Amino acid sequence: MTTSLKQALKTHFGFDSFKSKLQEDVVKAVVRGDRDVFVCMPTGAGKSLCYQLPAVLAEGITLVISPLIALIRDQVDHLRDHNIPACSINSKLPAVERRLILADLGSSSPKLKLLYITPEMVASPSFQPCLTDLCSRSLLSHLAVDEAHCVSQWGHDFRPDYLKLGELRARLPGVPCLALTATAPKNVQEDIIQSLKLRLPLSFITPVFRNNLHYDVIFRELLPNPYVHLHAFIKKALMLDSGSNGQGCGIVYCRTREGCETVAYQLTKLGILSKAYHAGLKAGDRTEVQNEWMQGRVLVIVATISFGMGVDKANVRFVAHWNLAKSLTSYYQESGRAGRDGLPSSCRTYYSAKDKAQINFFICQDVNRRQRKRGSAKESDKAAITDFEAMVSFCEREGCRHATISKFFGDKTPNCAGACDFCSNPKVVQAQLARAAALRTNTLAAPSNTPKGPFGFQADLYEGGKKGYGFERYDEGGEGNEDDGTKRKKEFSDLFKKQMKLRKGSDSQGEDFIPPDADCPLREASSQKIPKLTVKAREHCLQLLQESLYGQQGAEDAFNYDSLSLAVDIEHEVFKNSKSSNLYKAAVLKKVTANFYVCLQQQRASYLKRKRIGAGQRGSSNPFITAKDLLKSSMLDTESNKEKESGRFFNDSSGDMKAKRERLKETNMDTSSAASSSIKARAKAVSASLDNPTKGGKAMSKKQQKLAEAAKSSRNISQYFTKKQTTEKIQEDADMPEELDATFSHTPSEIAQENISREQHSPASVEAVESSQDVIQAESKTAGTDDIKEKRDLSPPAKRSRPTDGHSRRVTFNPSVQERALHPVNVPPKPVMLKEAADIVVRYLDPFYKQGKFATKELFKSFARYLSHLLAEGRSRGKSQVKAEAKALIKKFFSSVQRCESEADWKHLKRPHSRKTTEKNK
Ligand SMILES: Nc1ncnc2c1ncn2[C@@H]1O[C@H](COP(=O)(O)OP(=O)(O)OP(=O)(O)O)[C@@H](O)[C@H]1O
Ligand SMILES: [Zn+2]
Repeated sequence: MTTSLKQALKTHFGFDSFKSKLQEDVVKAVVRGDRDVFVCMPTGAGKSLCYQLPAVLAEGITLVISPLIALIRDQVDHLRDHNIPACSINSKLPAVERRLILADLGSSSPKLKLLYITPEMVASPSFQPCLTDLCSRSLLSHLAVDEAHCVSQWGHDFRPDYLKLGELRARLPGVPCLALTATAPKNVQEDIIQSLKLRLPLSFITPVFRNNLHYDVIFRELLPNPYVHLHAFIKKALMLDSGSNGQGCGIVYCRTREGCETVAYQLTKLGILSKAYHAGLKAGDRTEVQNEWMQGRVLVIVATISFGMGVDKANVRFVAHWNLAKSLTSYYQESGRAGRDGLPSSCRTYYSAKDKAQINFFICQDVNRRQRKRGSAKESDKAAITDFEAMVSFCEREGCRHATISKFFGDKTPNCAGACDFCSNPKVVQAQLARAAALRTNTLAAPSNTPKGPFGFQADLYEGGKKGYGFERYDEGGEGNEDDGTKRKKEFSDLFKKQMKLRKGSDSQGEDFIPPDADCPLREASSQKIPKLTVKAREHCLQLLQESLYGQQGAEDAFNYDSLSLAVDIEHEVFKNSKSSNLYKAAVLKKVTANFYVCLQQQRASYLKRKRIGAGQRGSSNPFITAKDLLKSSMLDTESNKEKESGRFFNDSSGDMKAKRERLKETNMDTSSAASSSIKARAKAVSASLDNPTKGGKAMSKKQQKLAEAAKSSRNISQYFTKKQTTEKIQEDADMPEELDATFSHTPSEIAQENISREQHSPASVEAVESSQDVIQAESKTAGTDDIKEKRDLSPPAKRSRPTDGHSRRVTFNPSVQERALHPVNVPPKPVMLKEAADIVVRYLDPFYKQGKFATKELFKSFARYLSHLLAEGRSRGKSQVKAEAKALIKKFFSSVQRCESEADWKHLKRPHSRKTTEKNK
């Protein structure tokens, strides 16, 4: 049998041998066909072949149930490539094809070998006659259920239609059934066997323990420089110091796109060529990055979990998780991509308590949302939480990491023999835990309120209880009809009443502090450092902060992990530095206002950019109306007006530059006051909501109205900025160094003209702007935490005194006032952000690209991205300094490199000392 199977394997699939002994054993069992079979093997182990080869060899048809049409399509294509007759009946199938398939199935000897079908289709009435007919003629050779964990409510991908497969299986008593799943916890395995009604199945389960994988956990918050730590780990894992070739490659998993970009950048800066991979990249770029990694041209891929499905690379020497995985199941699968060749490999998690709080918060939120949608709680809701708890436990508990994993998956305790940090040196692990505990104690003022469970989880956390911190809470008071807003309003109504009582002094001082919920994302949430400041009030402030940050981050990233984590940081900083509840609220208000100011600025800038490249407006799914949205709609309203205005301005051939500048400044007065009134309106609204949270809903709509008004009065904002940019451009070009002047030798009026029409008239420039957009697209979505931190430190413009005389509101130009409005006195130069840096870099680099100094456009973009990061890194440098540095860096680069051929060319390029650079370029 073995020889004929191997021959068939070679003939039909082109493989010389089975992928593993287990694969071979499964195939043999399925071919025998006397028992049901249960297969639990890791992703990429070659499960599909376990039913595909027997299907080819059997008489009749193998019915394969698969959950997704996309997966089915891949499988069918793959089989057809090997000339194996396979097809699928699904809702998307054209009627003609469907008829052809049904005709073949109805014939006396169908040609088809594998029929793929979704669980929904197999249960549909239209398919029943066909199924009955095949059964009655004994034409079904096997029933294969792929991704069988979808049948289990404990699995994350639970699909109710999978439950119906049990009935199907019962209807086909003589047909052997095969259920396949990737590594699944014990309870999921049991669920599968039971729900699919498998009869005394032969189980083929890959042992969970893999002795070539070394697991360890590092507490990121204890590290002085986590990137340097990661870098050292990678160097060791890839044996980069030993100079050996063919050292393999690695994966760093990050939770967010921003994280990927930042880590990839930091690693590259430290000397290890790394590239980011995430859904924010264009499909082509993603494929390119994946190919480069597969071919070993890029050693490290820094990816979100979207990377790895179907990636089968043997020599992955390490998998590092920069953020905590969302479950132990996922972690096992993701880390399991290391060492497929059986050689020693490392799996490391960089654990952080902040990650834990955030993921926990989001999982609970998600569960909450699902329950509210469906109106009831389900066992399956707990799966995500318990699986995440297991992940946390893996990191926080003393003990063998391999044993923790094996136990979770229901395997026996393995003989680790030093293949994890605990088994190789328990003292180090214990010391780390002790340091982490000490850090926590230092930050928690009230130890009595800290979670009491062994891993920071309280045992009854998800069980409900009097305070309803668990599942019951989500079902409280028929919340099926109550939306988040209503609930929040109710909470704040209670809070408001309590605050009023406190103010009147009617509330006793000794009132119990209400501890934070389990999913409370606040830092030092249990601290009662500020008298009378409640957790709920802090949460409300946190939400306002997040909302204000949202405006800066763009719709796609709305309320993502990073905006929350930033908001948490800001809130905590304010909390730490405030002495009273009122001071705390005032400080939050200030930050919120500052954020909205930045948001307005960004909006103006990005509006101009979109306008320049002629891109359309992007829709926003934000449920809150922010200054951004209002500004956007206001801009749309006034677009034609503005165009007319700007057209008049730039086409005014009779006007000289001086007159233009004066008009520009005049406009600036209008717009800057409009901007500040918009900010004030927002601030007022926020203030109202802080003082009177009960009226959250009303306050919000008033807030919106006010913002709308403010935004309407800022009609000229974009105009002002268009014009301002023109003068900036003139100045920029005036101080261009000689070597770059040649490529930017335009007269000021040409530049002014070019500024509005360059894209329409100059394809080369379009490319430059597009490239800048690309750099920004990759960066802005991903604009790292640092970037946003810089933004949030910006203060709103100083209040300007207004003339009391209402008639003189339209101020005639006064140079000194104007100067102040543009550059507030005593304010250091505005730090340059990533987007601005990218603009500068692309602009200066574009001429070199056009001169063919880059082998590919990708290299040009990649270099621009690298430089932008490098330049945006510093905190205190202004735009002109960054420009000077950009020029110096580009000059330095091309002084040693004739033509950029590879990314290694700029590996050693570092930012020159800032002062030196400025002096050199003077
Ligand atoms: N005997 C074999 N020899 C070499 N390659 C094989 C063999 N069997 C399967 N493969 C290849 O291994 C890869 C993974 O196979 P497959 O997609 O079936 O894995 P899987 O276990 O089903 O993974 P998943 O859990 O993602 O569905 C495929 O590229 C497949 O062609
Ligand atoms: Zn161990």
